Amino acid sequence: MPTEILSDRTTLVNRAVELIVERIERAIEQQGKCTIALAGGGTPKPIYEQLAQKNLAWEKLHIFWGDERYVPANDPDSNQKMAREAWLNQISIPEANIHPMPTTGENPEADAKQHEAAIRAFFQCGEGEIPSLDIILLGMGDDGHTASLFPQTKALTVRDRLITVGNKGDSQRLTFTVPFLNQGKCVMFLVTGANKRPALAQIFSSEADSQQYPARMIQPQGELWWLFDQEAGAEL
Ligand SMILES: O=C(O)[C@H](O)[C@@H](O)[C@H](O)[C@H](O)COP(=O)(O)O
Repeated sequence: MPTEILSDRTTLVNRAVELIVERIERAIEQQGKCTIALAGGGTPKPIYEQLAQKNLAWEKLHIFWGDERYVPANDPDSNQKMAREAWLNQISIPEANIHPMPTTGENPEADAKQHEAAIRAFFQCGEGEIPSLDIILLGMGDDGHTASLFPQTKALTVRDRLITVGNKGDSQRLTFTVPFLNQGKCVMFLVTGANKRPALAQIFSSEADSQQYPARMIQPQGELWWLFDQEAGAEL
């Protein structure tokens, strides 16, 4: 499990961009396309801004989101809005390559099922199979959550779906499930800030309750990267 503590956020951003570009180019070379799931929150935004400066075969890249707040796409809280403004609006990527989570209905459960069906159709993957994205970017909250898999929530127990409803208090979200995340070929955590240290200590301890620290549940078959800045990773 490659783990790197980078001196500061800028160095982390540059390292993350280097690793992501490498894997996008490799996937396109080997399979003619690359599939990536984006994280929300604040940490990835400068990474997306840097990716927008790269000159890659964007028409061969397919964009998904590992989670999404259940708000309209033009809402300030929308992960889709953040990624479009920081990256996707700046590059020539076909709209058909962008696969946002549906959040415009009144029924998150129904939208979760609809998005799962769309993902299964994209990957030509039947019920009972779990598709593998090439790259999955994840953040981690100071409570140890990742994507929208929050501590002690029902979403952590969902094993027979790709997409489920996550709850942060009374705000609803859509999220990849643990089994779907763990099918990723390259899962990359991007964690910055001293406020993440207590949760990281639990996540990297030999024993802690994964229900309380959901990021512990992410143990993919493929690559698992943890990139920290010095503030977050100092005590690891
Ligand atoms: O929708 C979201 O908010 C994210 O998917 C969430 O899981 C995020 O990655 C963590 O909360 C870390 O957020 P920061 O990067 O802002 O610390």
